[in-house]
Amino acid sequence: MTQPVIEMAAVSKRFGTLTALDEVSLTLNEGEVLGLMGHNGAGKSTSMKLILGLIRPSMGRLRVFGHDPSGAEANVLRQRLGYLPENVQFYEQLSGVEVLRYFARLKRVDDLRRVDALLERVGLTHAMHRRVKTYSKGMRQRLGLAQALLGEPRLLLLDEPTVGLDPMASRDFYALVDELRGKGVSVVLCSHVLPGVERHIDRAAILGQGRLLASGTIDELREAADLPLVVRLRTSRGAEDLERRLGSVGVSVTGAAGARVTLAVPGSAKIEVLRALMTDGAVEDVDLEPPTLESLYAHFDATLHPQAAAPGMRASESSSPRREEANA
Ligand SMILES: Nc1ncnc2c1ncn2[C@@H]1O[C@H](COP(=O)(O)OP(=O)(O)OP(=O)(O)O)[C@@H](O)[C@H]1O
Repeated sequence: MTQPVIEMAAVSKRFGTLTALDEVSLTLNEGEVLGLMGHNGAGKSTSMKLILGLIRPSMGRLRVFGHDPSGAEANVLRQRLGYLPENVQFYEQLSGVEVLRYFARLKRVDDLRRVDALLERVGLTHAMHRRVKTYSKGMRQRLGLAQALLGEPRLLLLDEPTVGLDPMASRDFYALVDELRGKGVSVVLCSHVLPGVERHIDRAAILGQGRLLASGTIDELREAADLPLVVRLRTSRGAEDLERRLGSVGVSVTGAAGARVTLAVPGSAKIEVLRALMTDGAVEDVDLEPPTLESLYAHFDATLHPQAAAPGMRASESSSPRREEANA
């Protein structure tokens, strides 16, 4: 087993009396992509800053590539890291290529041809000589991404990376993440929750009020949350009739409009319900949707405020959120 890229063991960070992170344990291995999710103030940026060595833990043990990120090795370590901050800011009077050359010198990237290649990689070649003040939000975000990729980092920390990107640019961004992962680069993607992100991450960690509410692969989170599957039907059978037939295995109707009916089906009853639907001559079409990352996030986040949980998103009585290491 190779050494983890990030090891956080019971890391806490306090700012005065405020506990921004509370005994968080996480591990990230080479070539893995971790989605770090959480509400505003959950502790995502604090985690990033700790990993970057910009701040130190108040308690716990943190290692990045086996070293203390704010210790004696900090400068060497930073050469291996790429960081896209949440609100990326540049010198407005400089052109895109000048900005990137400036950051390249700071990062001691000698081969300035890399700058042109990176601008091309993020689709900014056409605007590289224009001043940054003329750039749109999405163009600034692309420039920020190019800056993060300078020096071919082995660990990328990306804070809200797709904010400001249009759908095509977001797609290109995720293609880039997939490509980097394929090359063994580790990535932390920090977000509130990004639609479509689940296909591109190996694991998710959900923070809430500084605590790790849940972590694991999407399948592990689904198992822990035990949320119902959404089954959409086209059927001539009425919703009430369906509920009467399937209610005994915990199925409920959550929506009905004409021939279209939506069911919430407990995971444990999935096969039994599908069998019943397949042999039901009145059913013309079936779509099955396992819990999405968004619904898993909402589930675990709701455990912070159980009384405010939305119906169907409530913490299941049989399972409590897991607080464990991400690679458990
Ligand atoms: N330097 C600081 N001094 C005091 N409090 C801080 C400092 N940095 C962060 N905090 C507090 O720590 C908590 C976690 O902040 P953090 O920036 O990590 O949240 P976040 O999850 O990144 O939120 P967002 O999604 O809004 O960016 C917040 O309550 C924040 O106010």
